[in-house]
Amino acid sequence: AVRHRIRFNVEYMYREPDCHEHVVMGINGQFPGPTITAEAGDTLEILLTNKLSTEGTVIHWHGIRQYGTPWADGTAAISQCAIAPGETFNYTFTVDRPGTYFYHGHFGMQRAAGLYGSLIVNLPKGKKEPFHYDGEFNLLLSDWWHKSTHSQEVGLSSMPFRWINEPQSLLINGRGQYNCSLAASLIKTSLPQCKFRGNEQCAPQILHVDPNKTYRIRIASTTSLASLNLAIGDHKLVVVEADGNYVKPFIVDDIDIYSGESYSVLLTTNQDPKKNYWISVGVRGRPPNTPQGLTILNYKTISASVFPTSPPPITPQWDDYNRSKAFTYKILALKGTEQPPQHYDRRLFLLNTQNLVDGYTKWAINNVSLALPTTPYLGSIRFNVNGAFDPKSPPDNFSMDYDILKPPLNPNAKIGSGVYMFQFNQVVDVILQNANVMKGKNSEIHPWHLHGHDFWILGYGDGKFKQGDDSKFNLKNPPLRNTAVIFPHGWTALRFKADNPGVWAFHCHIEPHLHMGMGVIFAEAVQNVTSTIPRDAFACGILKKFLNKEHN
Ligand SMILES: O=C1O[C@H]([C@@H](O)CO)C(O)=C1O
Repeated sequence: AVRHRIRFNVEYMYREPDCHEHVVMGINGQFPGPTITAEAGDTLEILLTNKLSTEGTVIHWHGIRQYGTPWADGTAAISQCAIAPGETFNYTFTVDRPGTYFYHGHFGMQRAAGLYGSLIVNLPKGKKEPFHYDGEFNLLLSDWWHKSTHSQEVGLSSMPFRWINEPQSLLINGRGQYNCSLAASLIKTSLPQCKFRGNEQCAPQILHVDPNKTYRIRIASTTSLASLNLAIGDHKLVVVEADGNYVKPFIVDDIDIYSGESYSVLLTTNQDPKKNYWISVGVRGRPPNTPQGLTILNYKTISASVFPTSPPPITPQWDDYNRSKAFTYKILALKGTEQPPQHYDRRLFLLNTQNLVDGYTKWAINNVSLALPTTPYLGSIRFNVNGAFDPKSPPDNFSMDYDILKPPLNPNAKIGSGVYMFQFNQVVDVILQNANVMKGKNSEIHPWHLHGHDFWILGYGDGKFKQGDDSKFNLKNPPLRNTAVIFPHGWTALRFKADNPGVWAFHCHIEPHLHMGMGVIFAEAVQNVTSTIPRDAFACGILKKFLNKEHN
């Protein structure tokens, strides 16, 4: 095992991610941030310096469970204080499991501003994956707005509410095209044909392949809003990994990927080697108003500048949810994956609703919209100081006569900062229940992400979860993941073991939704957090005085 010492300078910089100049958040002059590559068992020591002049920052290592290092999870007001301008924070943690991961900002809307990058954990040398491949590529997907995230954030917090609307572009490894299309001559568009020399910041990153080989393509989505579908023209994909866990391989024409998810797919280059092929990314789950993100799969037998002769794959209809479900339900654990406990100790029913709080538009869970406190939970719970957050636990369930198919009869919710507390090794079930939004007959997709854990996805269903639905749970080969989607007007059932002392966020990975309160806080056996907590992580809010006093 190796210790990697990495310096990260977080800064704003001018870039043209989609050929249109904008301020983006980058790291060490790069956007997306540098790709971190390590081997399972390695330790990462990331010295993060905040080079922003007027904002705090933190970075979350998405999919890394942080066993024994809950203060390194990188969630502002939860696992640490935001790092002040000019200051440096040391994130030290081990990457214990191979897989496709990423990192991103977790303060305000900094992820949507471009603060993200890839984190690839390989198997230790000498160990073999349960599938074969000759080479690999990495695609980090995101969505991009021309309105600044500050402006977006103020709109979301204003009365009247201003929604962020759909993104201007989709980015593949931080590159998209807003003013032109790579496929202009092949599709219905008013955009001109893109003409690149190749060194432009918005020129697509082309995947160069040899014929008759198998490639592993790692795909992760750090979108702020968009649910995506990715396809590679004329090629099949074999799904083998999801969120750092092996899955039972299955063949598809395209994959759906929600914000917070990652996959590995195998691609065999068995098509005509005298052609190049489109790699396309499109929006699903919301009425799309964003052109497809595109790049090219280049067979090295011909020039990379030869465009494919047929149009890019058509993204499946945005509201064909049966198709989305069919894909999602195919994801099952590979044999040998740890199986879930057969029984649970505590079961939470979490109703997801769009709400009003004093006239402001919010999202609430069991009628509580999450507002983060000024003192990070991990610090206030570990050091036992009162008054940092609502001492009352939020509700474990919701009224069973709530009609999830209709807009709420009373849309008013409360703001809250309460915590669900779990004992060490308790088996926790969460039934996420989706519901209708405030206006019209509609319900939206929400990808829920859990920090500090993977969970087993035991089942999905349409409508309201009923007693007896748990008799159909898959306890044999449910997929282990860190992100699970709830479909419109449906439910999703998860199980995890509270075996990781710390405080963990569990939230909708859609950035504006989290900002509007769509999350809950889980605290697990925090008294068992024994090893030395870096004090500088908690010197804010009411702990500032407390930690100083103890020091003197
Ligand atoms: O949170 C949201 O608000 C808008 C809409 O419901 C109100 O403008 C939308 O599409 C969301 O996802």
